[in-house]
Order: sequence, then structure tokens, then C-alpha cells
Amino acid sequence: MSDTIKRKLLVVEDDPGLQRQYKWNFEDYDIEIAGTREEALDIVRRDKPAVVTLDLGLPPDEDGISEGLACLEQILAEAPHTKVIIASGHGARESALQSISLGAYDFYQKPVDPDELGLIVERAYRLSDLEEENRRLAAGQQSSRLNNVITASESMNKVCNIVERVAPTNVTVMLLGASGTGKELLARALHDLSDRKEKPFVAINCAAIPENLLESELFGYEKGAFTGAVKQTLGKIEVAHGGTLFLDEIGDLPFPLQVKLLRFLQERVIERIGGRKEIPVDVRVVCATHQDLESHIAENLFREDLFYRLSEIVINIPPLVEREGDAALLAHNFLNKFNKELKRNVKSFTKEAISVISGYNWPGNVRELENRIKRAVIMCEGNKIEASDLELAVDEMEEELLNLKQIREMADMKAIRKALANANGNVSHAAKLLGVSRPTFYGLIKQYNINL
Ligand SMILES: Nc1ncnc2c1ncn2[C@@H]1O[C@H](COP(=O)(O)OP(=O)(O)OP(=O)(O)O)[C@@H](O)[C@H]1O
Repeated sequence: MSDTIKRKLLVVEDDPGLQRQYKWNFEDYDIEIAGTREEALDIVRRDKPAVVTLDLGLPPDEDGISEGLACLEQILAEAPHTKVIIASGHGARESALQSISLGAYDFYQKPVDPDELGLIVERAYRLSDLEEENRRLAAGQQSSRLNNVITASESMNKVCNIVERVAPTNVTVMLLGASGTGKELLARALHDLSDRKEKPFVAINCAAIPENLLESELFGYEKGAFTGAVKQTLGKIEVAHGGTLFLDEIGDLPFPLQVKLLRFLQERVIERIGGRKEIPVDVRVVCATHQDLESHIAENLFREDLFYRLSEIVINIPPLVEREGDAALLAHNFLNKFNKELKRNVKSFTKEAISVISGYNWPGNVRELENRIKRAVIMCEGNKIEASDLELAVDEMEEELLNLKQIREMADMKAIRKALANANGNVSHAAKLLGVSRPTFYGLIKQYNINL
């Protein structure tokens, strides 16, 4: 075991002979010895060892257990998660019960059997690691009050804070982020945290509905308005009355409809197709896009006045690769979710699988991660998901690089992949993000053998 990964182990023992023995037996640990309660507490405060072995017969009560029990209580008051293993030769059964009831992790009787104690200590570290991981996961889940939004990263927590602050207001919100970053999830969170939450949340994907149908989907129509209009039908805007209307892929809204939507946002009334009267509708509008609307405006594809109406508040959602620690956190959550949904019992991930998940750049963001974990839960043969179950083409990026040319190439590749992810695979947009021309971008893709 190298020095850098030695774990801190505190041994509280006043007998110099036994202190030496512990040092010999536990040389795999970064061992610290305390001969008194005060020394022990100093070390607990300073170094926070995860595991402590504690002799109950400490001075001034070497022949009793009072000082040892007091020390136990204070260690746990100071650092409640510490695993304290009691070592005692005094009235074994009674002191065992007493110390366990005070919160000790385990008990063994002197004289010390190094192998037995070694196993107890090792097991204590394993439990401590597991508990630590659970606390981290739970903290991540609770870190935002947003329904179903899981994150522990600073960048995403900032987004969640903005969502929380904006939710109770009526302002129009534009969510910007690459595909799969959670735009719809956040739109729902905006709705759920608003006082419109009991009213409908209506989502419409402007890119998924053919242009000729989109108008009637949005505004509805009267009976006989066109061939096939056999009965009066309400549009999504009207259906959302009192609630929230989520316009996904707003960048794909055809130009003529942009005019109609703008009019609705200004006057808050709609007219059904074929209808004569203006109907007041109260909706809060949230929209989303992965496109660069400002360049659409420059190319006259998107109305500037509509853009400003829609973007009273703009929220930029970071891609998964920029959310420190979130990929592994989400992976654990998806594992639990799919275990339940698919009635599987996959326990966890191997270390390699977690490092692949953490190191991958996730161009399809959370959606891609979710799909990979679902697949892995189905395909996994043992009780742990292995790196190969994820079927990710991870290159050897993490290897230590000393060659400047290689480092530059890696940086290029990383930037290209990120730009493609941010631009949702759109080459012109990705080239623009990188500040290079399209032909140069294609040249780079070819040079680095990057799949589009
Ligand atoms: N932070 C998160 N915590 C938990 N699940 C998430 C998170 N972000 C996204 N997801 C899940 O990932 C999937 C994709 O999210 P969502 O549909 O909201 O993304 P999107 O940005 O709207 O995608 P698209 O642009 O492709 O429509 C959903 O199943 C969603 O529940």
C-alpha cells in the first residue's frame, strides 16, 4: 500500500508495549497513537479518522472503564460517524454491552489477536466507506428542492436556485441547453414550484409537429373551420389555462406562427382558427431550445421581438460533462430506478464502471446516461455493472500525457466533442462555437476520426 492511500487509524491505548504492537500490526494504516482521552480527542478533531480502536482502561481509571466510556462518548459527540472498536480486558460482557449501547461499532476482548482485530478494522472501514457514499448520494438528492432533479454539482445547483427563485413569479422563462440536459424536467419543476401547480402543465414540441398542424395544435379551431374540423377543438394554449405552457424546441416555430404567438404574449388573448371572438387565456409560458436563437435572429429565422418576449429570464443548463460528480450520482439513481422498474437486483457498479461513467463526455447528456444504465441493468450478468456493460467507446484520455503535441490534440478533441454536444450535432453551430470555419471543422473531425 503506498503512503498516499494509507487510511488514518487512531489507536487509543496507554500501555507502551501494546502501542508498539499495534504499530507493528497495523503498518498498512496511517496509525496515530493516543495514550489519554485528551490526546485522542485532539486527533479526532484534527484528522477525523474513520476508525478508532479504544482501550477502556485509560488513566486515571486504568483498572476500570469510566474514562474509556467517557472518551467513547466524546469521540462520538465530536464525530458521530466514527467507527469505534472497543478493546477491553475488564468485565468483558458488561463493558461490551455498555459501550455498544453508547454507540461503539464493535467490541473485542484483550489480549489482542492481530488477525482478528485486523478483520474487524477492515470491516469497519468498508462500512464507513459505504455509509459515506450513502450520505453523499442522499445529500445530492436533497441538494435541490426541485422535484426529480438530481444533482450535487455547483453549476447545476446554481440553475436549481434560479428555478426556485423564478418559479413563483409569472415571468416567461427560456431554458437553453443541449439535448438531454433536462430542459423539460426543469420546466416541470418551474410549474410544480409555482402556485399554478394544481392547474395543467401542457407541453408541446414545436419541432415534432408538422407546420400545417402546429397552428391548430396551439390555437385550436372551431367546427367547420377547415375540411375535417368536425368539432370544436381547444388548442394547447387554451388547455393550459391557469397553468403552464411549455414550448419545447421553440427555435423550430415557423415564422408565421411566431407572429401569432407574439400577439398572444402581448395581448393574452387567442382566436381559434375559424373563430371570431377573442378568448382571454392566462398561462405562464416556459420555452426551451438547444439552438442558438441569436444566430437565428441574425439570419432572419427568428423574430427578435418574440425572442425578447420569451426570454424575460434565460436559464443556461450546463451539459452533463460540466457537472462535477453528477454522472456517477445520476448513474446510482438510475440503477435504483431501473432495478425497481425492471424488477432486477443489480447491486452496484464496479470501480472501473464508475470511472468510465465519470470520465466519459456524455454528448447525449442525462438522457444518454439514463439509456446506458437501463441497458446495462438489463444486460448485466453478475450483481455489479461492469464497464463493458455500458458499451461506451472510451479512449485512453486519462493516461498521463507528457508530450505537448499529444496534450494539444487531446484538448482539441475534447473541445470538438463538447462543441458538438452543445450544438446537438449541428456542424455549423459547433464550428461557430469553436470559432473555425465549416471546412476547417470537417478537417479536424477527419483528422481526429470523430464520429458525427
Ligand atoms: N438532473 C436530473 N436528474 C434526474 N433525471 C434527469 C435529470 N436531468 C434529466 N433527467 C432525465 O433525463 C431525461 C431527459 O431529460 P429531459 O427530457 O428533461 O431533457 P431535454 O433537455 O428536454 O431533452 P430534449 O432536448 O432532447 O427534449 C429524462 O428522462 C429526465 O427525467
